[in-house]
Amino acid sequence: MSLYRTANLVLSKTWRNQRFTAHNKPFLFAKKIHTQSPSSTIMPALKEESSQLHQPTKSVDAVHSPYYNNGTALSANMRQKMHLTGQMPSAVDSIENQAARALKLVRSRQTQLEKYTFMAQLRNNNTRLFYKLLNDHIEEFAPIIYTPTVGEACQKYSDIYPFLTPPDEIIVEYKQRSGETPDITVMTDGSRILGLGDLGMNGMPISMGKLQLYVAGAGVDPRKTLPIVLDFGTNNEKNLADEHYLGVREKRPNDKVFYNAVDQVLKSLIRAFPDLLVQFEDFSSEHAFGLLERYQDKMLCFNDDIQGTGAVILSGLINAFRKVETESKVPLSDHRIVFYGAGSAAIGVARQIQEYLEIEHGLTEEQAKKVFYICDSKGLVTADRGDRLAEHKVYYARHDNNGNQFQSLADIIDYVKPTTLIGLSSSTGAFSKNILERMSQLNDQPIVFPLSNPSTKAECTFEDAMKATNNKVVFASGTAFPAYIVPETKQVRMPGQGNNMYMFPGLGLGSIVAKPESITNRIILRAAMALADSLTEQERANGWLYPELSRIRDVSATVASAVVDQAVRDKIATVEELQSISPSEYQNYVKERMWTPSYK
Ligand SMILES: O=C([O-])CC(=O)C(=O)O
Ligand SMILES: [Mg+2]
Repeated sequence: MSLYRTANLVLSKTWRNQRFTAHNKPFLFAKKIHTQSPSSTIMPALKEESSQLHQPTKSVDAVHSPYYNNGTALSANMRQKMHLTGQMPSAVDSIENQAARALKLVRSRQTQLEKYTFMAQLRNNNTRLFYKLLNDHIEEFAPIIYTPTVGEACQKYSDIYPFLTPPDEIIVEYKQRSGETPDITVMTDGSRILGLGDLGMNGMPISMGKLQLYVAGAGVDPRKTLPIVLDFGTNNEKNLADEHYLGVREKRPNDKVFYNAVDQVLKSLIRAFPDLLVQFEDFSSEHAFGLLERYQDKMLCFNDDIQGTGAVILSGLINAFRKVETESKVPLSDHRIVFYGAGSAAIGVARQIQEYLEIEHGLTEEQAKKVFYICDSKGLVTADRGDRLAEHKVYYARHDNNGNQFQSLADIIDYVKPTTLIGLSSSTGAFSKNILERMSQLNDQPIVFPLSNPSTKAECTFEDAMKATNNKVVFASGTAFPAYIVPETKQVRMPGQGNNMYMFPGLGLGSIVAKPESITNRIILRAAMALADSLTEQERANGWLYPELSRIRDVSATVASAVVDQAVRDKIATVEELQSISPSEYQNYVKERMWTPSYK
């Protein structure tokens, strides 16, 4: 048994008798919520319980804790003290050597999912080595631990779970015993994982993958990250019927029960960890907006799918707009943007662009709002379409369609004549050759962002877009596509990757460092603009919209210091020390707080 295993928290609820239940060891935290009377705090019970447990000795830590375990790098002296001499190979290794060996091994795995499980086992075995590998080869491993492979891992989670080594002990005990309190949690209920729909408890790899990017991309200490899945059941019939499915086998509850349960979990968490940053992830659209509205001003939180996607896409679009203004003389005021898809991400992106146009370019609300044309599965969202619109779509419903309704994307494009087409529909291939050619006829440099994740859900590939637009497309996708070699010139063109991973690590790190009273829209806008401005001259000259992924830590430091700066300016930063630091020092201040993987 190890108390230091990386733990994931699954909070589940049995709705029939309206109480939290413990399913097995990892669910114990949920049981504790239940055993407390509503007014009592969760902490005393946890303290009592954890004080009865043995404190592991240092030498036991070094072998059994994945964080402290350094395997063959254990010094001769320590081996002797721990009576391990003769039980290990004689060489005393370095982390570099171990990483090189692990790299060879992981590369020998045939499929992406095999690589994913290798990395998961490595992380459960030797945390620092895992992050060394991830940090040094972020471009190679981000697509493994995160989109697109994480999507496949979620879909098959119940099958591969035994290989992921589930936690031996619950997270709160783990944190208490190690003296750590988490800085951040990524919390999902698995109800809309990427573009894959409701996966129930199998959404766990999303929370884990995002937190791993916090560590690799922004230097958050891995011991201070806490992945949480709220297992409220699932409406996914396939999971419900799957004998290997590990989650609660019930349909999801109604809104009232849902919000009450989330309220209760958040209350307990914040009571235990008052400074905790909560990232809401992959909740179904209605709940995503509902939770954000409920908590945005009350605690340190943000929704990655609404605000993280909003900020990262705004940032790419700022660079796209600059590019077409310089190269094709299209002024900012000429842009018309069609969103294909009307979920949390689409509305989040529209809101973020609108805020930018109003605050940075002085457009009125009415002028800015008119830039957007939202399409859902029934066609262009208009106020007089005759159906009842979901609440989050109402604001952007068009009133200027003179009673005309447009259903197909081709008709909508003919009507709107957009400069920019953004896909957030999870509808594979929706940007057909015809659609892309039409965009190309309408624009010298059409801006096309097929953003649905993972790549199997993307509205088009980079190759499709290049071919249909005579290589003129200004492009970003949600999951990276391979480079395209222009057949005639052999020029290698790189697609942009407009993925949240450029945004949430820096936004989260800045929020952890400054601890603002809340993460305001203003802070998020600042973060988006900082990301847009973070490109080097070379990256701009390459025509890129986003910086090179291998610079992610630098980029995150830039984003984080913009967050700190905005929080201090707006007088909502609660970390006193920041008052005595000059803004020009924020970047260093943030960098000094980044964790790096080493055995020192
Ligand atoms: O995880 C990603 O790649 C982006 C994201 O948040 C989503 O698609 O829900
Ligand atoms: Mg997401």
